[in-house]
Amino acid sequence: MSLRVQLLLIIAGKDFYELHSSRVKTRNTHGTGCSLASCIAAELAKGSPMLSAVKVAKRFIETALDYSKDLVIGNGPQGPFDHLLRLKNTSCRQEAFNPSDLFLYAVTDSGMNKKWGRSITDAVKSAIEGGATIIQLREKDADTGEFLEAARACLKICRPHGVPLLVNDRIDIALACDADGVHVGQSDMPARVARTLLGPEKIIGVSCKTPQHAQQAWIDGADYIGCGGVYPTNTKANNLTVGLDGLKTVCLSSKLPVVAIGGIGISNASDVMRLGVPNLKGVAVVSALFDRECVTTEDQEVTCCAKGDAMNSKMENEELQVRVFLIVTRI
Ligand SMILES: Cc1ncc(COP(=O)(O)OP(=O)(O)O)c(N)n1
Ligand SMILES: Cc1nc(C(=O)O)sc1CCOP(=O)(O)O
Repeated sequence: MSLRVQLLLIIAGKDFYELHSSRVKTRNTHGTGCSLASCIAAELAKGSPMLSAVKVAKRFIETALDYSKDLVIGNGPQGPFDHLLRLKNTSCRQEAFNPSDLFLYAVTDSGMNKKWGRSITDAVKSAIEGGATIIQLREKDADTGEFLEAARACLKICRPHGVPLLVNDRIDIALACDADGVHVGQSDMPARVARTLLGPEKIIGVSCKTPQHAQQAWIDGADYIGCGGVYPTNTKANNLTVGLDGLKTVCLSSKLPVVAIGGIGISNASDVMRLGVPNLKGVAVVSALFDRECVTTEDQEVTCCAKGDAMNSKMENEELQVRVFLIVTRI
């Protein structure tokens, strides 16, 4: 029987979250309570909202408990756990959401897949093979049943690769298939409500065009924001273009990691990433990936020089490979 540990979190007397995990079987639990409290306090001091702070602290304690479960220190019924594990062990468990996953964000489009005769699963498979680091299913024309079936099939592709799968707008679909999270816009289900419905661990992204939107997304418990349109796009009708300046303003005001979207492709992805703002973590693309004919050849090597101050560890390579643009066109 696996024992569950439950942590109840009530924020400001109204938001209620249950955070679960499996019990770590160990006698080495001395120090967990004060370490949990200290870690929450440290995260709050760094500017995290309460839910994020508790999630980080909880994961830290769990990881430390697991790391030190077999230590033999002292003779009493209870031993100390090792809260310095991060200094000793670099292979600590990752957070559920890793901002570097935003690096190459593929957003599907049912119309484009239909136009080019691709199934959504083939499109997702190829995007991942090509290097997409996160996938969003944005199926505006799909029926609910069809969408759910597609989401389940895509999850089976994404999970073995460790690529998170998010659902655009449809919290119900995300819940039904246990997707990794959702992306919501300003006129969709508010992120705060989405967080309540999805629980503390799922990934929530919010579309933001202004610093006010970004501030609200942070308050509401989002994990990242999508900011655009950076450039004009034909993919989304009547979309307001914020430009590189607008993107930079939103990034600078955002406490959350940002992915840029709108009119981004091989010719301008590097301009976007060269903005040099540390929390700009990647580019989200629709048509550059999915609205293309099968025209590329094996010997075409497309790379996008995206080295700059904003690069995260994945982007510290000499060049950011956007092979994904090619591979998808080869389906
Ligand atoms: C990563 C990312 N950023 C922004 C959007 C736009 O979402 P939304 O405002 O909900 O508009 P629609 O996608 O519903 O047209 C996005 N989907 N992804
Ligand atoms: C879905 C979406 N949201 C946007 C925003 O500005 O919030 S722009 C956009 C479409 C992006 O498509 P493409 O990569 O083909 O330009």
